[in-house]
Amino acid sequence: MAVQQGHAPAAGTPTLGRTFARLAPFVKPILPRLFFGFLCALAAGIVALTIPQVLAWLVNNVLHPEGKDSEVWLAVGLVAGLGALEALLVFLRRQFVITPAARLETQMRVRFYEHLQQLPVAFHERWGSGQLLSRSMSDLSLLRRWLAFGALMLVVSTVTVITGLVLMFSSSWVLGAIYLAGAIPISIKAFYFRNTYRAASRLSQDQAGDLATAVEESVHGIRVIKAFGRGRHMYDGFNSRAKQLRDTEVVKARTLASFLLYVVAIPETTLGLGLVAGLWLTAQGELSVGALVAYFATATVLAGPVEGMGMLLGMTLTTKTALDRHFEVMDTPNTITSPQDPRTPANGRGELELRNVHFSFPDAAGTVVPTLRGVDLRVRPGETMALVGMTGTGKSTLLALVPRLHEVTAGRVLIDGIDVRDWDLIQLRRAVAVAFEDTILFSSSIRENVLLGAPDLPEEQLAALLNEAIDTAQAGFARTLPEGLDTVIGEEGLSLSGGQRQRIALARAIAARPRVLVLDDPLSALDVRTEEAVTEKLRITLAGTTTLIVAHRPSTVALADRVALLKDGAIDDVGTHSELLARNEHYRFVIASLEDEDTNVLEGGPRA
Ligand SMILES: Nc1ncnc2c1ncn2[C@@H]1O[C@H](COP(=O)(O)OP(=O)(O)OP(=O)(O)O)[C@@H](O)[C@H]1O
Repeated sequence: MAVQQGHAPAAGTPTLGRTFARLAPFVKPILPRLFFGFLCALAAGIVALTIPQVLAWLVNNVLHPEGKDSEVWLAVGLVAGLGALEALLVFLRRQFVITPAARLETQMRVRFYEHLQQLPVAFHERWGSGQLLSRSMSDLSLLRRWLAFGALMLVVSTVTVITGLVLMFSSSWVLGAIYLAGAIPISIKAFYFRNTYRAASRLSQDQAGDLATAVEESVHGIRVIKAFGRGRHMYDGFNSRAKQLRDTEVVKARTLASFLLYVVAIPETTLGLGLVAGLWLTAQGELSVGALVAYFATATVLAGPVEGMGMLLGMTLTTKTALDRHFEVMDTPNTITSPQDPRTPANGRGELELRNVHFSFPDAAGTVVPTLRGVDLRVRPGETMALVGMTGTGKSTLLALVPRLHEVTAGRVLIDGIDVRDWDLIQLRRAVAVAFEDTILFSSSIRENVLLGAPDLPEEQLAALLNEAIDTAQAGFARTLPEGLDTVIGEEGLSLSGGQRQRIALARAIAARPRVLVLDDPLSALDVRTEEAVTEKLRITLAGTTTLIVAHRPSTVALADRVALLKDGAIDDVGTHSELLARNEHYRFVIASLEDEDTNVLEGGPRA
């Protein structure tokens, strides 16, 4: 199965404008504050540009023999006052933009998380977790920083440079033209820079995502890595990926540095040319000394915004890439949704029926034989049916179709006579509880884990439900933990043994009080005696609950009311364990292989 590594699609990358236009609905509510922030930033830029004009006035009118002392102090006071005003405006700019930008980031992050929750299992099987992690965290942080600073300063810097040029032209068109001429090579360089930097930026963000996936996988699989002594191998793999990211970052930094070289060197060169021309013009009497001073002071003020524009362009391109990555996930349609007019039977008894069900995994569609090819099965209300078949025949896949974790390719799955696609999705998943073989628990208390899917009930009833579920699943060990059922279990429950985790997960499925219970070999890590105790208790507690259980042990199979045999993507036979033993050769073969497996486990041998 190919896991999405998240690299840029070769074609169809949206333009800069189109990408940022998609921010409009999010930016709209905070537009007034952004606008005031922009005004403050602009005013700060203009105030900075006013200081050279005060200097020009000082040189032309005050610094000569008839100049008055009071006017010198006035000029000094003006420069100091303008400096203080600029600082105040910069402070106000930050106040206006920081909070709304952080709010926008949170809003987009929460929507992203909500969308991830809704996307089907098939999507999550394709995408690396690190890619999703980096898209929800670092990409959106980039956006906040750009919005609070980059976007504003890019506009302000542009306006400041244009205003500075107008001031230069107004004192001398020759000097203005010399300074402006520097913009031509910078623009040409910027054109090439944009393409190179955008590609490098996309690559580095995708590689960072892949690296996050590698960290996540290594942490998740640390026991396997240690047990197989593969630490060095994993380290080497990680090291080489980290180096790839480093190389991309170096390319990115070099590209930006070479662009900045132009952005810094060209205005400095034009300033040198301006000096020669300005001195000549002053000597000719065509330019006042004050105007010349003002020209150089303006050029000095402009040096910051001009250089800043290079950096800000880089920041804008990185943010564009981050947004593209964000919207790639947000644009992935959720293919498993509630219907417009859902139908939910009020008091169904939990009858489960599969009619001519076909299923292919989306990745494998059209290339390999469909996993399920015409499954017909009816599980009576309150019945416990075991699903048996050779490994890889599609038992887990069949189970996943009941709560619509996957969608049938053809055919129908019905609960109480209604197609699961016609159920309200939330109602359906309340009606069907699931426990898997590889248990997923959350890093919260045992109580919260068990009551995850429980119905809304008063506190005392919830407590009773919790105790009943714990007892049925033979998970009483949880009460002996340091803080009993309030003990917080480590990340993914890794502080518990495999069997303990399975029993907590089973208790969770029981506490959901479902109509249909779907169990994917949830007792595989238990010893046969505990498994028997669990199954016996389950029969009593869930007497009226329809149960479909994938069984890998003859003991589980024997406890079921009936058994369905899955073979070649379809149900080969249904009957009691003894009926099938008597009449179905393939069933005898499957049971014999399960017995072999069990013996191997009991004798400490390998388990397939
Ligand atoms: N996400 C996926 N994408 C493509 N193929 C898949 C995916 N998941 C499972 N398969 C394939 O579908 C087939 C059925 O898998 P499934 O897990 O349902 O079998 P199973 O009968 O439950 O096996 P086991 O008894 O070993 O648990 C297998 O051939 C498997 O390789």
